[in-house]
Amino acid sequence: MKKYYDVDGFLGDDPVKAVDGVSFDIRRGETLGLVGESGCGKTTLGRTILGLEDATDGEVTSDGRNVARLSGRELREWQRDAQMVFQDPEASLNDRMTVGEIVREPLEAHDSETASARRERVFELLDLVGLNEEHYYRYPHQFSGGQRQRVGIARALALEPEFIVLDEPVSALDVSVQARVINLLEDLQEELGLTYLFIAHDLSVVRHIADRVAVMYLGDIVELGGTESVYTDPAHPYTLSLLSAIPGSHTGTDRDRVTLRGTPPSPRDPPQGCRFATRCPAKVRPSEFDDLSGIAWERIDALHTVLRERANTETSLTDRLKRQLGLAADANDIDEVVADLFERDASGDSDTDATEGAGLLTKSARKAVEDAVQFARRGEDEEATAVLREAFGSVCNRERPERHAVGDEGRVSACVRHTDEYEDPSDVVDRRYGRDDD
Ligand SMILES: Nc1ncnc2c1ncn2[C@@H]1O[C@H](COP(=O)(O)OP(=O)(O)OP(=O)(O)O)[C@@H](O)[C@H]1O
Repeated sequence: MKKYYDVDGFLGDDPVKAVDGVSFDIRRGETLGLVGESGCGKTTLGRTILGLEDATDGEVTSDGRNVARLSGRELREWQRDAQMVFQDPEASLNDRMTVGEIVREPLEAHDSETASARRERVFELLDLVGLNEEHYYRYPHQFSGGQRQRVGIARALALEPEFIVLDEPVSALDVSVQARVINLLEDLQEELGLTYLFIAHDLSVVRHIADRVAVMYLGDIVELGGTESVYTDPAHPYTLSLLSAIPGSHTGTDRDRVTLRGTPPSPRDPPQGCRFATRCPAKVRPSEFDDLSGIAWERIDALHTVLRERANTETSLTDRLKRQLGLAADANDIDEVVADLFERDASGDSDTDATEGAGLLTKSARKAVEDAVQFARRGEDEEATAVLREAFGSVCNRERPERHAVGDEGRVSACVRHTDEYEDPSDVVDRRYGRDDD
């Protein structure tokens, strides 16, 4: 399934590829966690599943029916069956309505019950989520964040749904309140037989509640599998990086934190090949540069990141004008960067030979770096980036990786390193960041 925004962009820009070709299923009665950095497309995916957005391509099916093609009674049924709970209970509840009216509203839209039966139903729902009858006449602003989220949950439950997209349902709450709302969601799931898609950027919350977890990066699902197996033995380099940032997690304790360089690329212009290639700690290196040391690659990667970030930001009109006038003042510092990376000893360790940097690059690597730097000096960062990609790119920059079966229980991960031809991603990351085996 794909969901692009601004397809017929007013300015002729590329569309925003918020969700770009995902395929997975959600099993009845399970909680599927959906994790990934802000902006990777989680909310869009949730909304498109529910039919709140039209898919650009592909389809969402429920019990074998394409939900985009439903009409009449079947459509109404789907709209009852599938609900959403939003992240920010403050913004998602209408402050001019009483709690009673908020929870009753979906009933009025869908039910032919009498007014008093609806009132009874609202009392039941309030009770179900741990509120009581006297809350019926209050307004959302009179509640705490946790209580407001309970109201949001009661409203979502009003039509007795089977499936609920929970979009960061506890992210806006205090940690102590989070646990109580999570417990409530778990109890409700058991009592009512609900199926959840639980969206979160907080990986620890998901570990607690999800049966399976899908890891999303830039519009794509890169790894999907049973929660415990993904958390204890992540397969995809992006999952490895995300998990290494959780203090106290299994991976966090025996690996140094994997630093992801730079910011995620724009979904308007995602990298070719593997989406994660530009930041991947386990990217395949082209064999013609086998003789380059690990430290040389680190520094080439660092230069690449600097140029890419500059290419993404330095496009303001003033910058473009300056460049046309030959005043690319901002571009001068590239020589500083190159000197730091390749000419001086950038480690800051006074015991190391200060000339070490100069010998880092082989002749052909040096030539590519120099070509790139020439472009960068003129402020042509995109071209400079292209030179580095051309010279040091690999299969990761050319091919979008297929999903490979990893581990057990149907786990999949989309990384070229899961083929026999290459070393496993976690071995590469371990070597690069060091695992403390003692
Ligand atoms: N209506 C829209 N029009 C254009 N672009 C949009 C629209 N909605 C979302 N986007 C873009 O699509 C991409 C994915 O956004 P989305 O909100 O789905 O990500 P997310 O992972 O849920 O992020 P967050 O955790 O911050 O909510 C982002 O680049 C966002 O700017």
